[in-house]
Amino acid sequence: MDPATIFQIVGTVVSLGDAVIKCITRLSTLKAQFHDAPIIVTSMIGQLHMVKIAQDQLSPLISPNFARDARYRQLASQIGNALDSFGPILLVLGQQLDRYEGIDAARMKARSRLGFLHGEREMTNLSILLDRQVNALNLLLSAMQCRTWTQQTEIITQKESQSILRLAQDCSSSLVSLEDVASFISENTDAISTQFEFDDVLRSTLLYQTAERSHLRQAIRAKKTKHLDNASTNSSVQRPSASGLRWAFQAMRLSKPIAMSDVLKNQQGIRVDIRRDAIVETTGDNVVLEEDLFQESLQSNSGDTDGTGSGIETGQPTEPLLNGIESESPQSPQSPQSPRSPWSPRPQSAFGNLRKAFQRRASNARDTQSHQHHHEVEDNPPKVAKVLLLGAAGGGKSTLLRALRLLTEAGDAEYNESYLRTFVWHNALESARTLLRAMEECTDEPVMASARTLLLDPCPDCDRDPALNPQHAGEVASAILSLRPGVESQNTMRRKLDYRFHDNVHYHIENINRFAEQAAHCSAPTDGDLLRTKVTTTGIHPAMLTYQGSQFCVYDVGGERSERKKWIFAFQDVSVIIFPVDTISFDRKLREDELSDRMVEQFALFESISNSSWFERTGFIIIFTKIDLVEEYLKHMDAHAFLRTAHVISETEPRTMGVEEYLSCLEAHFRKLGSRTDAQERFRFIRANLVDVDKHNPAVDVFDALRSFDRPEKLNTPGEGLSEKEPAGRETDGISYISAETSRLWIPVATGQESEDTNPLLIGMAQ
Ligand SMILES: Nc1nc2c(ncn2[C@@H]2O[C@H](COP(=O)(O)OP(=O)(O)OP(=O)(O)O)[C@@H](O)[C@H]2O)c(=O)[nH]1
Ligand SMILES: [Mg+2]
Repeated sequence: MDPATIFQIVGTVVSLGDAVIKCITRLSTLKAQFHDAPIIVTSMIGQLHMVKIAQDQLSPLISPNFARDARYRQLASQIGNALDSFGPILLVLGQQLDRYEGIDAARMKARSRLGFLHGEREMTNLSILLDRQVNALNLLLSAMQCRTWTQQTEIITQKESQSILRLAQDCSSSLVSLEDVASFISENTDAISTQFEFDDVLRSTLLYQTAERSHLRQAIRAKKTKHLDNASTNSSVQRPSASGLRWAFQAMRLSKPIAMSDVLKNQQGIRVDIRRDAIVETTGDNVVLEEDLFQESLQSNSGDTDGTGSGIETGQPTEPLLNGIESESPQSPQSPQSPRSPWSPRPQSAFGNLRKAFQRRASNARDTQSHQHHHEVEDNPPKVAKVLLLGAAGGGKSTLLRALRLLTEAGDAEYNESYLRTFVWHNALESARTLLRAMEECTDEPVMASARTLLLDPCPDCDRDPALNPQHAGEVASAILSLRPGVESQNTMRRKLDYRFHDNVHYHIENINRFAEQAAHCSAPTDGDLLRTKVTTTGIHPAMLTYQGSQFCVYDVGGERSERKKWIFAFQDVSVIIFPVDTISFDRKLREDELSDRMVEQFALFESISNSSWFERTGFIIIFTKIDLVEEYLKHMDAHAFLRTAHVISETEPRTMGVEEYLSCLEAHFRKLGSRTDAQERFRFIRANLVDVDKHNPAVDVFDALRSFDRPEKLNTPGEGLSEKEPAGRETDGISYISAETSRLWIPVATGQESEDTNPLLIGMAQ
């Protein structure tokens, strides 16, 4: 987790201060004007007051020092981007209030005045959305006030808290996913984002529907422009497409779209986090960025009458701005009931000024960037393959990326030793805590009182780098070792609660003494320790890797259901998808849904992705992970019963199921799931133990498989590509291609060609 994320969350909330006060004042006026205003207006005033109080409490925390505190980093990873849609909701509320301002309540008849606000369904919807954000904010405040990390974790992991965060997060990711115009182009992709926990309340709001309409119009326009662009320049430069929402959001979040150039910068110590789309530099320069923008915003507040965003609308046909959209859009809602579209600009508002400040900056940055990029592309055409790591949570995406980094020596430069040690120590402690609770719940084994006290009672030393108090770390290690349950109890617990255990709980317990010694000697954890450490990913994280002269831009994403709506950001021009499959996941439940089987979820996800029209020309590497744990797992779990119930094998299949038979069945099933397209030829299967990289780093197999897809020079040649075969062992451009079992396929790195748009929905909209 990026150390500055908590700073950004707090920053986002505090930066909305002006807007909150304005909304409170305007709602109060509305309430006075319509004496019989419905309760919803009063409750919104209450909610906004709550936000104001939260802002006052959070303001002192806007300091980079806080961002460095491990406690806040952890909190940030748990709160995620729950509060992302706060800004957009306030923006729309402000615009909704604009609508009421022109109405003279005194002239209305008493009856119609009474009915007027009651009939405003949108206010109710906004209030529901606001309520979710306020609840998440409250949670954030309570967690921040905890004295220890353990207390904080307890608050956040409670069922009720998780549901509060999920609702807020869902609201954010659903709205923010509309930023990408392309997300409506494929019905299959839509399935990826909607079939998992899509929020119906949110979808029914005017806020969402208006965004959706504006989004579609932009999709058509962007496609047309792109087509013209391609015809005139025949260039493979990929421009970011845009929608009204996208720019509104970006302006409000003081952010910028992710681009390949950002990834390159990322290699030099700058991290790009798509959740907030902000550049965060470890040097703290991000503070300067936000402050600068704020200053600009304040200046424009006091004197800028330009109102045009300094020429942003001109010369950027593929990136229409909020202002441009409204003027171009004949279908914007202009009925008497809605004199202005919710997306029209409010030049006098704090948002308007922030937007202008951002747009000026973005415009300059874009001009320079596109200039540079143009030259780069002309002189040195990019040969970077875009690789996406997709899959359900816990499959091993981030572990694989770590292994790839180890092989390419990209390393872990962003974290220091102390952070890595804390990271491993906490994972080990969490493993032990789960074990201890499970022993109390399911077995007769006595749990030592001292272990209970040391592990479960709130303790500041457990929350920090163990090297700060090595003696305490030693005591905790002894307590954990005393917990080792007998074989019988292990089996009982495994059957009852397996999904709750860390995959590497045994490793953590066996090595806990060594971790304590590392603390005593202030030494860094080993690669093996780090590979066995679990950190749930949120957002999309790019990494540029070079292996034997080939360059790959690999995107790691969060695999939990609520994270998947963000994936769409990375779907364009993908060369290869790597899909890690957790092989020991059947009969274990999802963390986000205790009723769903993890393996079945992986089947559904793979079927949806491999048959999506986004990936018709994409290669797939399916990696069966945790091979080191399969044998032991199959001893306790009935693979045959699971495969039969999941219709992977028939009733007649023999009951004995060794590792080889099990993995072969899985492979056959994954091939079948992708059979709707001719993707078969583009499939590679790898079996991997991702954590024992000293013996053999599976990253070698992955890079070999990746390069078996690679041939950048076929980029713009229509009609060629996937079916093209090349004799084994041939050298092209100095790169020797490995021979693969299946036929060799060539995947374009960035397509300059696009087939005619045949999506009936888009054609309908265009007319
Ligand atoms: N023993 C063993 N553990 C593995 C292997 N692959 C992954 N793990 C462990 O599985 C856990 C989850 O792996 P991650 O890489 O975090 O999973 P992810 O797909 O990134 O999950 P999200 O970020 O939640 O989407 C980590 O604790 C890893 O150490 C493997 O091959 N062997
Ligand atoms: Mg991950």
